[in-house]
Formats: sequence, C-alpha cells, structure tokens
Amino acid sequence: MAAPRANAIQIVRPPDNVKTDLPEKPKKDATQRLCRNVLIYGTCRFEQSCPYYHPPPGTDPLTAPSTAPVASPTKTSLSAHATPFASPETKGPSLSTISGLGAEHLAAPVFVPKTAMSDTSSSPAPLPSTTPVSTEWANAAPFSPPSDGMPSMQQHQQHPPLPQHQQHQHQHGIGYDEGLGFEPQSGMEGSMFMPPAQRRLPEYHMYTGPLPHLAPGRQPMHSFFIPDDTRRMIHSRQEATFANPGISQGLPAEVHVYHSLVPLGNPATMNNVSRMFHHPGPVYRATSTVDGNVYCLRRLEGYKLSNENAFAAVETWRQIRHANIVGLREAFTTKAFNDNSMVMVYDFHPESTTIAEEWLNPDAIAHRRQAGVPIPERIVWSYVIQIANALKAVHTAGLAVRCLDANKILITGKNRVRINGVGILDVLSFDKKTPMGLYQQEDLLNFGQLVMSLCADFFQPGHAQSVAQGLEYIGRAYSLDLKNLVGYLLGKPTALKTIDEVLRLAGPRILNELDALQAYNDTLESELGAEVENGRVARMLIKLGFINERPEFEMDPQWSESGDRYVLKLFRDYVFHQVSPDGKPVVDLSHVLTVLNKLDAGARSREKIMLVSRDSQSCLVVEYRDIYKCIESAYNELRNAGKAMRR
Ligand SMILES: Nc1ncnc2c1ncn2[C@@H]1O[C@H](COP(=O)(O)OP(=O)(O)OP(=O)(O)O)[C@@H](O)[C@H]1O
Repeated sequence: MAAPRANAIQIVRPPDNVKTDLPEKPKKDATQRLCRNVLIYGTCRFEQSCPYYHPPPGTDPLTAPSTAPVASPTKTSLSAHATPFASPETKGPSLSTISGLGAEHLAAPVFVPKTAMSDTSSSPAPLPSTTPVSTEWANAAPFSPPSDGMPSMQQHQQHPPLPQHQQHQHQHGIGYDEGLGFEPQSGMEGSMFMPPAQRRLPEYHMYTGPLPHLAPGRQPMHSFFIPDDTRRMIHSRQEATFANPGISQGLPAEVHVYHSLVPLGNPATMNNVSRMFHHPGPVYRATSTVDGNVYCLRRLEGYKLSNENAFAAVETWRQIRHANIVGLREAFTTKAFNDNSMVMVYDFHPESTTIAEEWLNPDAIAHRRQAGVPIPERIVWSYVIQIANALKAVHTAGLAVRCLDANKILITGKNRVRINGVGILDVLSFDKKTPMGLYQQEDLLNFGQLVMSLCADFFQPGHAQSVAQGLEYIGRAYSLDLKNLVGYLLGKPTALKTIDEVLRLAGPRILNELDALQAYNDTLESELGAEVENGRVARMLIKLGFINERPEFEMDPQWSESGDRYVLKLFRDYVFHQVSPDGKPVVDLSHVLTVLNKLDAGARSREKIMLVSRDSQSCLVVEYRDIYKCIESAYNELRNAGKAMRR
C-alpha cells in the first residue's frame, strides 16, 4: 500500500489577472462537506483523521437526502467560486445572432439537452459520470484540506497527480472502438464503481451511430465519418467541377458572362455534327462571372437567328425546375467563337454520362450478350418512372421535350437520370404551325423506343418487324407490365395516348421507386448526422485554436496561459496529449471526438474530468460546463476585441 505522500499535492491556480465579480460563497464547515475521496473513489482510506464528512457505509453520498451534510459538487466545482467565467448570455452578443462570413460562423446554435439535463441546475447533487477508477486511485494520497485562501481552485480538494494516461484509461474509461460496456479490472472492488446506470454515457452526448438497419456489420470507427464510396463520389464530383485539365486552348477567354471554358465529352467526337440537333454541338464547362457557379454551355455552331420569337420557349423552359430535367438557364447568340453560334446554358452535373454511353455502347452490349443477362428490370423501371415524371411536368407546362433519346438522358448519380438538351429544338426548329400535341405524341413514341432499346439491344427504331420481335423478347425476359407499357408507348398516336396513362400503367412500380428513394434518403440523412457532429467538433477545435498558445492578447503575453485560458490549455493536453503507461502518445481518435463532442454539448453538463498540469504537480476536477464557459468566455473576449478593431 502506498504511503501518503509527504509532499501534498498543491492545487495551483495559475496567475489570474481577471477579477471576478461573483460574490464568494461562504464556505461550509469542513465536517459538513462530503469527502472528495468518497465522492470520487467511493471510499476514504483516511476516514479516521480526515476532517470531512463521510457518509455511513452502504449510503450513496450522492443520493443522500438533501438535509444530509453532503457537499454538492455545484458548490465545490470550479464554476461555483471565483471563476471569471463569462456566460454567453451576459457577456457580448448572443453568438447565434451574429452573421457574416467571419469567425462568427463558429457559433453554431448551442445544443440544449432536453432530457435529464434540464433539471440538473436545481438538483441537489447530480452524479458525476466520470467512470472507473483503477487500483492506483485506491492507493492515492488523500487530499489535504486547503490551507490558504485561494478562491476557486481551492474549492477542489486535492488529489495525487494523475498521469494523463491514467486519465485516459480511467476517467474517460471507454472509447467508441471498445464499445460501451465496461469491465472492471481484476482486483478492483465492486464498491469502487458507480452502479451501472450511472456509468452509461450521458444522454446529451450526441455521437450516435447510424441507424441499426442502415449499417449492419459496419465498423464503429467508420460511423464517425462519411462512407468511403460517398466521400469518393463527392470528391470526384468536386474535382470534375473545378479541376482544369488544361485543354482549353483555342477557346475564347470569355463568352458572354462565362469564363474558364473546358470541353466536355469525348474530344474525338465533340466537333461532329450532332445527330439530334444537326449542327456541331460541342459542350463546355464554364464559370459564371455573375454568381461564380459552374454551368454547362452547349454551343450550336453556325446558327443564324431567323425569327425573334424563336427564343420565346426558352423563357418557359427556364421556369421548369424538375428533378429529372437538366435545368435550362439562358440562351444567347455570340460571335465569341469567331462564328455565329447559339449557346444554351444548362445546370452542370459533374461526372455525368448518358444512357447511351452507359448501356448502349458496343462494349456494354457485347458484355451483356456474352453473359446472357439483360439490363435488370429494376433499373429499367427506375428510368421509366423518372423519365415519365419529367414528361408529365413538361407536357403539363404545354411543352414537349422533342429530343428524348439515349444520348440526351444524363445519368447524374446512382440511377438518377435527367433529360438533357431541352429547349434546343424549340429554338433551332422554330415552328409555330405544328401543334404541341403532335410533339408530345412524338415524345411518347421516343420514350417507347428508348425503353425498347434498353430491353432489346437488337431493336431498330422504325422497323415494324423489329418492334414485334422486341416486344416478344421483352415478354420473355421481363414482366408483362413492362411489355404492356412499351407496347402502349410504341402504339399508334391517338388523342387518348397520354403521359397520364403511362403513369397509370407504371402504377405499383412507382411505389418501389419511392421506397428506394426513401431508403437512400435515410442513408444519406444518417451520414449527414455524423457530419453534423463532426462540424460541431470542428467549430470547437477552431475556437480552441484561436485561444490556445495565443502569443499575446491586449498586451498580455500570458493571456493564453492564465485565468480561464489555463483550464483550456490543460484541457487541450487532456484531449490530445495523453500518453500510455510507457510514455507513448495515445492517438485515440474516438477519445478526441467523444470529449470534444461532450464539450460542445456540455453547456449544462455536470460530468467531470480531471485535468493535470504538465509538471503533474496540480490537478483540477472540472465539469464540462465549466470548460464550455471558459471557451465561450475567452472566445467572446477575442471576438469582441476583433469587432472593436474593425469599427
Ligand atoms: N449538363 C451537363 N452537365 C455536365 N455534363 C454534361 C452536361 N451535358 C452534357 N454533358 C457531358 O457532355 C457529354 C456529351 O453530351 P452530348 O449531349 O453532346 O452527347 P453526344 O453523345 O455528343 O450527343 P449528340 O452527338 O447526339 O448531340 C455527355 O456525355 C456528358 O458527359
């Protein structure tokens, strides 16, 4: 058994120039105050000589009646006395009211737990959730009653210096990697542990994993971050949006309000005459000087405006915003390419391809034939429903797509399709005489041919025999529903043939699509949830970064090392600089994320952690809410000073 240490550990408060306005509360008589050893370790080995109150064996000091002489942690905690904490409510403007692009964005809405935390302020003695202690704690030197009159830190009873690694192992106790269970170490007495209910993670700790049905067998660590495939997809889209492959030679520096043109699609065929538009129709990515966004410019070479009214349809198309249509933004004529060109500006969908490139290229067809597997029906129905949805919106707006073709359906995401090139033929082949109903019938026919060519790759549009063979093949390889739908679309145009009827035929398949979309939505929301938490942690880290190690503030080189900021320095060590028993750095991401997340959610958290000075000569037992206040106070100080300078 370790003897009590001769050099009693002094709890040292660093120099603090900030004077508190809080009135000091009268100290209770030592015999009326709960022994810290009991509070933290469960027992006091020096009960005979210790001047503090020791509850009778078997009594839980923290659940003792309020009349019992139990010292509430509220009264002995760092925050209770002489702490110059500035509450965000009382000092400086409310963080959430600040707007702009400055550091004020760090002020995420403060999370206020709705559950048990709400009444902790009035409860007599909430339970600290610092968890297990080791046998080393049991052998620790007892605290000594404070001998001088330091106002705040003295309220913490003294404990032996606790190496950071012990804090890591025993205060924090468990990491996410290790699961939430807790196994007492052998040789530790049961009485040394909090009852199980008190050891669980607090309810305000927000780092929840994904929904169980969304991540069976997923590694816990991965649930902290966005999954690899989603991350890769987002990165490659960002790269496709902003990377400059350096192939812009020969292109004008600016076209209307667009600059930084980069050709899209296959460079070998981009200057070919478009099969759909009968003009060479290269496509470019370009950045707008107006809003800084990236757009897709389709240039139609050799266009001569013959009728001013030709552009009238563009205005109607501009109004259509639909999930399955590539949005048309504007159209203009230009000589910037040293010719007469018309440019149609569309929303840019990075990394997109077309149905033709994806499914109808010779390699894909050969592969399917070799494998004897057609395109899965689920995918065909998904395309059918999305395109039908787009057609419904277009026809309802009194327009027609007029270019429904596998080359003009963009695949912009997982099974996500959008009709591309809308409005071009309205301008190029401006013709007021043909009724729109005829074009709409043409849309339905094109739709049928598109579905047929996906299901039966030998299909040749316009050949009656090919249609019959195709339908017969669909009848064998796919469901009767699909065959009926294609048959309907390829049937003779009549007034009764409408997109509404197509939707009716698709009927229950629409529900499947809805189901799949909602499941995908759930997945994305769950991933977003983890990122929200990461965002909060990032804000907390940025705030700490503003404060920790600041060379000077208001002519005070000691600012970041004194007062509240000293607590933050120790807290930073607690988060990042823990070491294992053999002195090796503990690089435990789950510890960092958990602690920072608790801190961000900790405006009212009574959970305690122990911070130890670098020389291990002093320690502080602080609640998360105190550290939270320290950060808010110091950060507001910096922010207000920064604002005053800007004025
Ligand atoms: N709005 C857009 N956003 C992003 N990329 C696009 C967009 N529109 C087209 N693209 C890219 O440009 C490529 C070429 O598209 P385009 O419509 O010109 O196809 P195409 O096969 O050349 O058609 P066609 O010769 O029949 O006119 C597409 O594969 C796609 O990668």
